[in-house]
Amino acid sequence: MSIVPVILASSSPRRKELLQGLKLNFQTHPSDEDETVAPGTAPEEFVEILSLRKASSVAARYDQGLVIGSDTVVVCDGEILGKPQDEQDAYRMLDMLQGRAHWVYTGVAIVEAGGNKQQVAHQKTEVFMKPLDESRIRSYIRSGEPMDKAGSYGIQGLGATLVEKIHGDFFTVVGLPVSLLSDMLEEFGVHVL
Ligand SMILES: Cc1cn([C@H]2C[C@H](O)[C@@H](COP(=O)(O)OP(=O)(O)OP(=O)(O)O)O2)c(=O)[nH]c1=O
Repeated sequence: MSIVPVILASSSPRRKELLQGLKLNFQTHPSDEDETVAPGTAPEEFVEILSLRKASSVAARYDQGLVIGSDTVVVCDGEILGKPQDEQDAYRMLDMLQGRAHWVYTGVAIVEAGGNKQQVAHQKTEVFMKPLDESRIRSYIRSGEPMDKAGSYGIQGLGATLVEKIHGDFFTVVGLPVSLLSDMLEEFGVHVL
Protein backbone atom coordinates (compact mmCIF):
# COMPACT_ATOMS: atom_id res chain seq x y z
CA MET A 1 0.00 0.00 0.00
CA SER A 2 1.29 3.44 -0.86
CA ILE A 3 1.21 6.48 1.38
CA VAL A 4 1.67 8.90 -1.51
CA PRO A 5 -1.76 10.19 -2.61
CA VAL A 6 -2.60 8.89 -6.07
CA ILE A 7 -4.95 10.92 -8.24
CA LEU A 8 -6.49 9.69 -11.50
CA ALA A 9 -6.98 12.64 -13.86
CA SER A 10 -9.90 11.08 -15.71
CA SER A 11 -13.65 11.09 -16.11
CA SER A 12 -13.57 7.64 -17.71
CA PRO A 13 -15.41 4.97 -15.69
CA ARG A 14 -13.27 2.33 -17.44
CA ARG A 15 -10.02 3.88 -16.26
CA LYS A 16 -11.36 4.11 -12.73
CA GLU A 17 -12.37 0.43 -12.73
CA LEU A 18 -9.02 -0.66 -14.16
CA LEU A 19 -7.06 1.34 -11.60
CA GLN A 20 -9.23 -0.11 -8.83
CA GLY A 21 -7.93 -3.50 -9.99
CA LEU A 22 -4.46 -2.51 -8.75
CA LYS A 23 -5.87 -2.16 -5.20
CA LEU A 24 -4.37 1.29 -4.71
CA ASN A 25 -6.11 4.01 -2.75
CA PHE A 26 -6.79 6.84 -5.13
CA GLN A 27 -9.16 9.66 -5.91
CA THR A 28 -10.33 10.90 -9.28
CA HIS A 29 -10.12 14.46 -10.53
CA PRO A 30 -11.19 14.80 -14.18
CA SER A 31 -9.13 17.13 -16.31
CA ASP A 32 -10.97 19.60 -18.52
CA GLU A 33 -8.04 20.13 -20.83
CA ASP A 34 -8.53 20.83 -24.49
CA GLU A 35 -7.93 17.63 -26.50
CA THR A 36 -6.69 19.24 -29.70
CA VAL A 37 -3.29 18.22 -31.01
CA ALA A 38 -1.50 19.60 -34.09
CA PRO A 39 -2.64 17.88 -37.31
CA GLY A 40 -0.11 15.36 -38.59
CA THR A 41 1.09 14.35 -35.11
CA ALA A 42 1.99 10.65 -35.01
CA PRO A 43 -0.35 8.51 -32.85
CA GLU A 44 2.29 7.54 -30.27
CA GLU A 45 3.14 11.20 -29.80
CA PHE A 46 -0.54 12.19 -29.86
CA VAL A 47 -1.52 9.93 -26.94
CA GLU A 48 1.59 10.85 -24.93
CA ILE A 49 0.99 14.60 -25.38
CA LEU A 50 -2.63 14.30 -24.24
CA SER A 51 -1.84 11.95 -21.34
CA LEU A 52 0.77 14.39 -20.08
CA ARG A 53 -1.50 17.38 -20.61
CA LYS A 54 -4.30 15.74 -18.59
CA ALA A 55 -1.97 14.72 -15.74
CA SER A 56 -0.10 18.06 -15.63
CA SER A 57 -3.25 20.18 -15.54
CA VAL A 58 -4.59 18.27 -12.53
CA ALA A 59 -1.16 18.10 -10.82
CA ALA A 60 -1.05 21.92 -10.90
CA ARG A 61 -4.02 21.93 -8.49
CA TYR A 62 -2.36 19.81 -5.78
CA ASP A 63 0.58 20.35 -3.42
CA GLN A 64 1.55 16.69 -3.41
CA GLY A 65 0.63 13.37 -4.94
CA LEU A 66 1.08 11.36 -8.10
CA VAL A 67 -1.30 12.25 -10.87
CA ILE A 68 -2.09 9.73 -13.61
CA GLY A 69 -3.40 10.83 -17.02
CA SER A 70 -4.22 8.67 -20.01
CA ASP A 71 -5.50 8.93 -23.57
CA THR A 72 -6.70 6.36 -26.09
CA VAL A 73 -7.08 6.55 -29.87
CA VAL A 74 -7.80 4.09 -32.66
CA VAL A 75 -5.64 4.25 -35.77
CA CYS A 76 -6.76 2.91 -39.16
CA ASP A 77 -5.25 3.74 -42.55
CA GLY A 78 -3.14 6.40 -40.87
CA GLU A 79 -6.24 8.18 -39.57
CA ILE A 80 -6.50 8.87 -35.83
CA LEU A 81 -10.02 8.14 -34.61
CA GLY A 82 -11.17 9.59 -31.32
CA LYS A 83 -14.69 9.54 -29.89
CA PRO A 84 -17.48 9.93 -32.49
CA GLN A 85 -19.15 13.33 -32.94
CA ASP A 86 -22.55 11.74 -33.56
CA GLU A 87 -24.16 8.49 -34.76
CA GLN A 88 -23.26 9.14 -38.38
CA ASP A 89 -19.63 9.55 -37.40
CA ALA A 90 -19.84 6.32 -35.34
CA TYR A 91 -21.21 4.52 -38.43
CA ARG A 92 -18.37 5.88 -40.58
CA MET A 93 -15.78 4.62 -38.09
CA LEU A 94 -17.29 1.16 -37.59
CA ASP A 95 -17.73 0.68 -41.33
CA MET A 96 -14.07 1.61 -41.77
CA LEU A 97 -12.90 -0.79 -39.01
CA GLN A 98 -15.05 -3.85 -39.88
CA GLY A 99 -13.46 -6.87 -41.56
CA ARG A 100 -9.86 -5.82 -40.95
CA ALA A 101 -7.14 -4.89 -38.46
CA HIS A 102 -6.45 -1.57 -36.74
CA TRP A 103 -4.30 -0.33 -33.87
CA VAL A 104 -5.34 1.03 -30.50
CA TYR A 105 -2.81 3.35 -28.85
CA THR A 106 -3.05 4.32 -25.19
CA GLY A 107 -0.72 6.78 -23.52
CA VAL A 108 -0.15 6.98 -19.79
CA ALA A 109 1.57 9.75 -17.84
CA ILE A 110 2.50 10.17 -14.18
CA VAL A 111 3.20 13.69 -12.92
CA GLU A 112 4.39 14.43 -9.40
CA ALA A 113 2.36 17.29 -7.93
CA GLY A 114 4.54 19.76 -6.07
CA GLY A 115 7.64 18.17 -7.58
CA ASN A 116 9.32 18.03 -10.93
CA LYS A 117 9.33 14.36 -11.77
CA GLN A 118 7.22 13.09 -14.62
CA GLN A 119 7.06 10.07 -16.90
CA VAL A 120 5.10 9.28 -20.01
CA ALA A 121 4.85 6.18 -22.18
CA HIS A 122 2.42 4.43 -24.50
CA GLN A 123 1.39 0.98 -25.59
CA LYS A 124 -0.32 -0.28 -28.74
CA THR A 125 -2.48 -3.31 -29.45
CA GLU A 126 -3.66 -4.65 -32.79
CA VAL A 127 -7.38 -5.45 -32.99
CA PHE A 128 -8.97 -7.57 -35.73
CA MET A 129 -12.66 -6.83 -36.24
CA LYS A 130 -15.11 -9.27 -37.84
CA PRO A 131 -16.86 -8.30 -41.08
CA LEU A 132 -20.05 -6.45 -40.09
CA ASP A 133 -23.03 -5.64 -42.29
CA GLU A 134 -24.97 -2.40 -42.10
CA SER A 135 -27.77 -3.76 -39.89
CA ARG A 136 -25.29 -5.10 -37.30
CA ILE A 137 -23.44 -1.78 -37.17
CA ARG A 138 -26.72 0.14 -36.81
CA SER A 139 -27.92 -2.20 -34.10
CA TYR A 140 -24.66 -1.70 -32.17
CA ILE A 141 -24.97 2.07 -32.50
CA ARG A 142 -28.55 1.87 -31.16
CA SER A 143 -27.17 0.26 -28.00
CA GLY A 144 -25.53 3.63 -27.24
CA GLU A 145 -22.23 1.98 -26.36
CA PRO A 146 -20.08 3.54 -29.13
CA MET A 147 -20.72 7.17 -28.32
CA ASP A 148 -18.10 7.85 -25.61
CA LYS A 149 -15.42 5.54 -26.94
CA ALA A 150 -12.44 6.01 -29.25
CA GLY A 151 -13.10 4.30 -32.58
CA SER A 152 -16.78 3.97 -31.60
CA TYR A 153 -16.56 0.60 -29.85
CA GLY A 154 -15.90 -0.84 -26.41
CA ILE A 155 -14.13 -4.21 -26.39
CA GLN A 156 -15.17 -4.75 -22.75
CA GLY A 157 -18.91 -4.61 -23.52
CA LEU A 158 -21.18 -5.55 -26.42
CA GLY A 159 -18.28 -4.55 -28.65
CA ALA A 160 -16.57 -7.81 -27.64
CA THR A 161 -18.93 -9.57 -30.06
CA LEU A 162 -17.53 -7.53 -32.96
CA VAL A 163 -13.90 -8.47 -32.33
CA GLU A 164 -12.27 -11.59 -33.79
CA LYS A 165 -8.94 -11.41 -31.94
CA ILE A 166 -6.31 -9.05 -30.61
CA HIS A 167 -2.51 -9.05 -30.62
CA GLY A 168 -1.22 -7.33 -27.52
CA ASP A 169 -2.48 -6.08 -24.21
CA PHE A 170 -6.28 -6.11 -23.66
CA PHE A 171 -6.21 -3.31 -21.07
CA THR A 172 -4.52 -0.99 -23.56
CA VAL A 173 -7.65 -1.32 -25.72
CA VAL A 174 -10.01 -0.65 -22.79
CA GLY A 175 -8.07 2.52 -21.95
CA LEU A 176 -5.40 1.96 -19.29
CA PRO A 177 -2.33 -0.30 -19.71
CA VAL A 178 -2.23 -1.36 -16.07
CA SER A 179 0.90 -3.51 -16.30
CA LEU A 180 2.90 -0.68 -17.90
CA LEU A 181 1.42 1.73 -15.34
CA SER A 182 2.51 -0.49 -12.43
CA ASP A 183 6.10 -0.48 -13.78
CA MET A 184 5.98 3.32 -14.03
CA LEU A 185 4.60 3.64 -10.49
CA GLU A 186 7.61 1.65 -9.24
CA GLU A 187 9.83 4.48 -10.48
CA PHE A 188 7.92 6.78 -8.15
CA GLY A 189 8.30 4.43 -5.19
CA VAL A 190 4.77 2.97 -5.37
CA HIS A 191 4.86 -0.81 -5.29
CA VAL A 192 1.63 -2.44 -6.41
CA LEU A 193 2.85 -5.87 -5.35
C1 LIG B 1 -11.24 1.26 -28.12
C2 LIG B 1 -11.92 1.46 -26.78
C3 LIG B 1 -11.97 2.70 -26.17
N1 LIG B 1 -12.61 2.87 -24.98
C4 LIG B 1 -12.70 4.20 -24.31
C5 LIG B 1 -11.60 4.47 -23.28
C6 LIG B 1 -11.68 5.97 -23.11
O1 LIG B 1 -12.61 6.26 -22.05
C7 LIG B 1 -12.26 6.44 -24.45
C8 LIG B 1 -11.25 7.27 -25.23
O2 LIG B 1 -11.36 8.60 -24.86
P1 LIG B 1 -10.24 9.41 -24.06
O3 LIG B 1 -10.24 10.81 -24.63
O4 LIG B 1 -8.94 8.65 -24.07
O5 LIG B 1 -10.77 9.43 -22.56
P2 LIG B 1 -12.10 10.01 -21.93
O6 LIG B 1 -12.45 11.35 -22.53
O7 LIG B 1 -13.16 8.94 -21.96
O8 LIG B 1 -11.69 10.19 -20.41
P3 LIG B 1 -10.57 11.18 -19.75
O9 LIG B 1 -9.96 12.02 -20.85
O10 LIG B 1 -11.33 11.99 -18.75
O11 LIG B 1 -9.57 10.24 -19.09
O12 LIG B 1 -12.59 5.28 -25.20
C9 LIG B 1 -13.21 1.79 -24.34
O13 LIG B 1 -13.80 1.94 -23.25
N2 LIG B 1 -13.12 0.55 -24.92
C10 LIG B 1 -12.52 0.33 -26.12
O14 LIG B 1 -12.49 -0.84 -26.59
